[in-house]
Amino acid sequence: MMSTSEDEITTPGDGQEEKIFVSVRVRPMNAKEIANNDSSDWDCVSNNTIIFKNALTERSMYPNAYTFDRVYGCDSTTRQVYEEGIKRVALSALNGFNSSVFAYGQTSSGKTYTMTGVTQYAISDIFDHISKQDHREFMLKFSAIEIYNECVKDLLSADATPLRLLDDPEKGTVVDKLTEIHLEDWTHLMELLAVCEAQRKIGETSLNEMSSRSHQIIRLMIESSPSESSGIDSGSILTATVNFIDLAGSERASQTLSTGKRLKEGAHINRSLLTLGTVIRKLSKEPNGHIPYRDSKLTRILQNSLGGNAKTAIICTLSPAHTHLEQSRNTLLFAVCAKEVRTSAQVNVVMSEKTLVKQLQQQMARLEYELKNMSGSTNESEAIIREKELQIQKMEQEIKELTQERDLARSRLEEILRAAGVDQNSLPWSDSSPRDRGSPSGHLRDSSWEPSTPDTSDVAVKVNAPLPPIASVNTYSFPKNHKLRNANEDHYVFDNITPREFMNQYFGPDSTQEWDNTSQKARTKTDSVDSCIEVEECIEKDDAYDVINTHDQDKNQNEVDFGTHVDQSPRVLPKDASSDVNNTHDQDQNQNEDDFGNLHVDQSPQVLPKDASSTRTSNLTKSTSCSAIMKVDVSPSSLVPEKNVVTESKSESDLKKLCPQDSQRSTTNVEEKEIQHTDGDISVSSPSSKTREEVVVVSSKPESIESRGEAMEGFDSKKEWCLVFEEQRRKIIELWNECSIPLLHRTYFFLLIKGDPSDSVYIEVELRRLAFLKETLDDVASARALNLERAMLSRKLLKKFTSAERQVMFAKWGIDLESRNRRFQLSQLLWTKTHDIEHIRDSAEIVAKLVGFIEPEKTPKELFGLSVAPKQESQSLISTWRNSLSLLRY
Ligand SMILES: Nc1ncnc2c1ncn2[C@@H]1O[C@H](COP(=O)(O)OP(=O)(O)OP(=O)(O)O)[C@@H](O)[C@H]1O
Repeated sequence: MMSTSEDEITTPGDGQEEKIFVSVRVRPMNAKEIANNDSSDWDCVSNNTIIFKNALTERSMYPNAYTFDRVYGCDSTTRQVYEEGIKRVALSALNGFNSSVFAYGQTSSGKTYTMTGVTQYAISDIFDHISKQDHREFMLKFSAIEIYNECVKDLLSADATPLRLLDDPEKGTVVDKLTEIHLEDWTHLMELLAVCEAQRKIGETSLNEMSSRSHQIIRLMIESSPSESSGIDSGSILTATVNFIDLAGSERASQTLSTGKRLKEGAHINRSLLTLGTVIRKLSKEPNGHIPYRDSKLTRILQNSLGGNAKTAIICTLSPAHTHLEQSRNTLLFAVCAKEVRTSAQVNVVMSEKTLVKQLQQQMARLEYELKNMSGSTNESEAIIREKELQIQKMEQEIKELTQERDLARSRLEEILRAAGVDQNSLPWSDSSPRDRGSPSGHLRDSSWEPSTPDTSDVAVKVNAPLPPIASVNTYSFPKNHKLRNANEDHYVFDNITPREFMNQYFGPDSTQEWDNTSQKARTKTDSVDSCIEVEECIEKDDAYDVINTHDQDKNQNEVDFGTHVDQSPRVLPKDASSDVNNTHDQDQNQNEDDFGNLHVDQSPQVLPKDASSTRTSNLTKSTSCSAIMKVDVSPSSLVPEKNVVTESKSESDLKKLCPQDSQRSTTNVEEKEIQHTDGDISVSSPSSKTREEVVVVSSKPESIESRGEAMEGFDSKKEWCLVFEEQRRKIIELWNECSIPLLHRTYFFLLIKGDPSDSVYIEVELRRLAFLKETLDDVASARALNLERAMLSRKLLKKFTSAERQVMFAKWGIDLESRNRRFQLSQLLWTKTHDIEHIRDSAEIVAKLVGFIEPEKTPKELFGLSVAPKQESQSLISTWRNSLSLLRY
């Protein structure tokens, strides 16, 4: 037995197409042919060419020369045939390629003779190869079938029952229940081959005494896997089969002189071989066309070997005798076609159980690792959730604290407003607040303010609802850092601001608390201190002071002259109604009663008609309990050196300057007044025909010594309070200038706040308001508004003062009498010398006269909302709040 080298079993590329290896072997002349003097027709002129020797004597349509992969003459040996081509194909099964070796030829041409030798050589070499492999383990399974009369029979089984052919999607056609025997060794192989030989149908024909009457297929399945000694844990398993196929003779029945049983056998044999020939021919010519594999059991079983996943070799055997020339030519034609057939063998790799187990173990380990990681991430997620829950708990606690803080602020504000006599139901958080009474859109129809949401997140401010929208547009300077949206023309909404914030923002830091304290303090001192301050300004256009007596006209005039910077217009009494001030006041009050029954105090100054202006008395009413009489001289004569000033000692004069009330009070006896004193009401005497116009302020009640004493509480002496008052007023005057506060506001405030101890709350509020405005004011807009106001006042100078009076003023204020725009120059000087109190006083008096600062009962502090008189119960919080907001208009 020859040894097998590695090169010999090395198989070219996986999956590459290759042609069937076709060889031709010519057996020697047998004794019978020699005896019959039969001639030999074929000569192998080379290793791969065979020629018809008698071509000159026998013309034929067949070729006379044939070329194949190998040709073997009559003196060739089976080993030679095996070694020179067949071996490579057969042993490719060791590398995982399916392989097949055929023997095709007429009966008695030497098929069995050749295949027996080739099979043994191949298996012998397989054994030899396996014995040399240390790194792989092999397993050989032997099986054998025969196809006799189109029946598949198991040659290793005594059961002659035909086997079924099954179509396996992976393996192709398989023989069902085929016996497979693990091939142990050479001896075992010989025994099995012997069994097969014994089982195979043979019969005697005229040509072959031991003629094979069936197709025999000996199949060896080779499975290899890495050996344990190789150290390869996850090597693949290679599995392949090698088929050794000894076909029945392809002769014609006539040649075998078959009859009966042999004729029938020949018919089936020819049918199978005819199909085989057709398949080979089609594969050689139209490999992608229909291949009739299923036309015979033989071609079904050999489907892969013929045109699929296999390496195939065909040995065509010939009898050299001239007698079998035709069959020899047919065999050669078959061989010619076969050599054109291509197969595409692939390595058959299967997963070994060990490898599969290892891979499953690795997969399991990976899954366990991932599961562990998932568990880790779950723990991390749980930690995040716990952290979020803690944050939520903290936020809930903060909300709870803020809610308590809000409720506390509410209760304090309610207390303030309750003390001020304000309807508590108007509060936004009140259950019976107007908003909650079902107004169509959730907004008050005629209230001055309301929150746009039930809670404290928004504060809506409706400005001066009873007045034309023009009065509310751009009249407030809101902090720039607040989002302000104009819900409609007269409805402004602050986002994200609570009432407490609102108080703090617009009345100073912690104003809620301090204001509360201040109000409480003032309330305890005076019994009637308002916690809310109302300020109404009264800027009129020139003509508006004279004849305008309708609200709409006021609106129109304001639009013309002051655009959006002018606030409410004063209510101007009709000429014929001016004499009854009290009636007018009552009428206004009635007109201002809102839809909810809340009465708005008329905040508009009442301007006397032109024909009444001759009296020219500006009466300021201070409804506080402290000041009994306050006089303001606004006549031009007051601007000139005082003639009728009461002579006082210097010390007294100084003190009076510090304490204007006392000074004014002291003058009440100097100036003649007719004052009708009615209990709780105010009446103003008609002015006397004096050159000096006087303002007489009459308290509604006699001054209470106790209240004054309480009002002075906190100050060591009246003088100390006066010093404080002067200092605060000075600061206010400076801030007015810095903030471009309208001159009318300055005038009213200056003339109203004279230093009564109960005024401290208003002074404090004004200081806070101005401090806030200083930080948030739109300087450009405010300055523009102030310039417009000065222009308006300059025009009024022409009508309100005589030429002589103007000349005196120009001279006093250092304006060249020959210069142009003297009135304008004067208006530009008003309220400019903040450190000159005389200048300030003169400015206030001029402005007061220019704007018709009259109606002492209505005009003063009530106009500003500064009245410290007990509030009427009917006055709504809305009105109070609105008036408080009016402080922000500049
Ligand atoms: N190359 C050869 N050298 C010597 N003898 C041979 C050779 N080939 C065949 N023979 C002999 O020829 C005879 C017929 O051979 P074989 O049985 O192998 O033919 P066969 O093709 O198998 O016929 P069948 O198809 O009828 O089975 C046998 O006795 C065999 O020993």
